[in-house]
Amino acid sequence: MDFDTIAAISTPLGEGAIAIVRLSGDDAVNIAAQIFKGQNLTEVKSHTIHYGKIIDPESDELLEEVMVSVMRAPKTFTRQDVIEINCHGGLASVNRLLELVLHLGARLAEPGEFTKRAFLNGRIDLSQAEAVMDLIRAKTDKAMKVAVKQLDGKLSRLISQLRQDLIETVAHVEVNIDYPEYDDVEEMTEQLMLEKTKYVYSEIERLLTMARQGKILREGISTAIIGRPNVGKSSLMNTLVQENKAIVTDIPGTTRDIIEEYVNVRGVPLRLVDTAGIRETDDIVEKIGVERSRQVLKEADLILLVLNGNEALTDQDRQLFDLIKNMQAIVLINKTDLVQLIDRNEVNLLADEHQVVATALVEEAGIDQLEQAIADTFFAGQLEGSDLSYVSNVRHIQLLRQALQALDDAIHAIADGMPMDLIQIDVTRTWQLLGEIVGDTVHESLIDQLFSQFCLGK
Ligand SMILES: Nc1nc2c(c(=O)[nH]1)N(C=O)[C@@H](CNc1ccc(C(=O)N[C@@H](CCC(=O)O)C(=O)O)cc1)CN2
Ligand SMILES: Nc1nc2c(ncn2[C@@H]2O[C@H](COP(=O)(O)OP(=O)(O)OP(=O)(O)O)[C@@H](O)[C@H]2O)c(=O)[nH]1
Ligand SMILES: [Mg+2]
Repeated sequence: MDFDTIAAISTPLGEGAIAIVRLSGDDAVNIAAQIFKGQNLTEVKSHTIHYGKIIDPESDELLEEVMVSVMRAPKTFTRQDVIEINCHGGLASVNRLLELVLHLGARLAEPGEFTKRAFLNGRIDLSQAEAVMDLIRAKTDKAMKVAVKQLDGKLSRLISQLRQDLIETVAHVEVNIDYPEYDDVEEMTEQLMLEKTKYVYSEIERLLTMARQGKILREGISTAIIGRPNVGKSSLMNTLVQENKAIVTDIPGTTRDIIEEYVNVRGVPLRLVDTAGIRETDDIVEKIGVERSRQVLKEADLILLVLNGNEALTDQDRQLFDLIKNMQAIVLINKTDLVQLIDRNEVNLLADEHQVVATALVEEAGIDQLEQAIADTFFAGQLEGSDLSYVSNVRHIQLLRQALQALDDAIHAIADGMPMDLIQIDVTRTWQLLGEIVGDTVHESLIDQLFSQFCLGK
């Protein structure tokens, strides 16, 4: 494959004390050498870093004081020659430096292009490249761990093994078809086919079961805070997040838009969503907010239903209990610092199997119990010790589902006594679908699309 030399700023723009301009390609070292005053970079040992100055070769102007890393192919991030210029972080000087290397023949890298080269040059497969992106975006500890394992190739190895199993079976069948004169050959091949397809089927099923947990690790447990206006939903959000992210006032209907925050409650990653108080309303803006709240409610993994202990239960409250009937939910009786007018017995009755926790959010009272309830409600600790080779990527999950379907077709076809070459088609299709996960049998446009979602400089 032919590659030009690409360059990009690989650190956040205008922040931080040091910024890195990264180059990759055959010309990387040459370009750097032309602007670097210090050792001759074309002659230094690979994987060394050098102190020096950056000089504009046309004007001889001194631009920067830098450290330059020289990494020669193939043992680099992209498997090509890589240069990293570490300079003082200022936006103006980093931009000037980038302009300079572009002027000398480098091309501005597209988003994700460094990682794409690592993929195209075979250093990592597609699922590992996607893990790089997951790692950049990881918002929770556990999400990070999943990504690191995937980057390390755990999923890749598993998928490769399954594909190997399938292809060997197909090869075996082909040999047998070529030598049909042996006795019992047909029956034996069928038997083998059935065993192998069933085995791969169960492995894929296992991966998919773990995928749900993977999604939770990656995105946090989607947790919706719901309740009538003014009961303290935004106060709850702020208390759990420990920051004043949501606006809290004594005016009912304050929250009109959805506010999202990530928190970690006793090891359980939550994606908290504060919603507009649910009530019948004529205010248009509020109406939109209420509609969205209902939507959030539908998609949530966990509901925190907030009630106001200072008021008697209303029909609205009772309707909300209806909404959460078949969901994971915790009921909060808030404002316990005030006179209690709520009928606790009725709450307990309505709550049914859901836990009920009393809080006074203004005093941060009851938070411990709430956190405990969250930990109890959800597999607290369950995720901790479990295997982290999860599939958490939507694209992978879709492919695994399709693979499962193709295998299901194969298994049925065998049971129906269909001819082997027909069954092979399903098995080969499964092999292909699994190949798309690691990027072996994947269309170029998909590769482009995946990498374009990366950030610049990665
Ligand atoms: N300065 C800097 N820091 C960085 C990166 C980078 O590109 N530059 N990375 C970029 O994302 C990450 C590190 N990832 C990397 C992955 C592989 C190789 C690499 O050179 N692999 C070679 C050689 C391995 C070896 O020496 O054993 C290889 O796999 O062949 C480098 C960085 C995070 N930190
Ligand atoms: N006394 C008392 N007041 C509270 C408590 N929790 C919240 N409040 C007050 O109740 C009012 C409403 O709180 P919010 O958190 O804005 O309520 P909300 O449910 O988000 O309201 P909307 O966004 O309007 O639906 C504010 O004045 C809070 O300070 C509590 O435990 N005790
Ligand atoms: Mg609010």
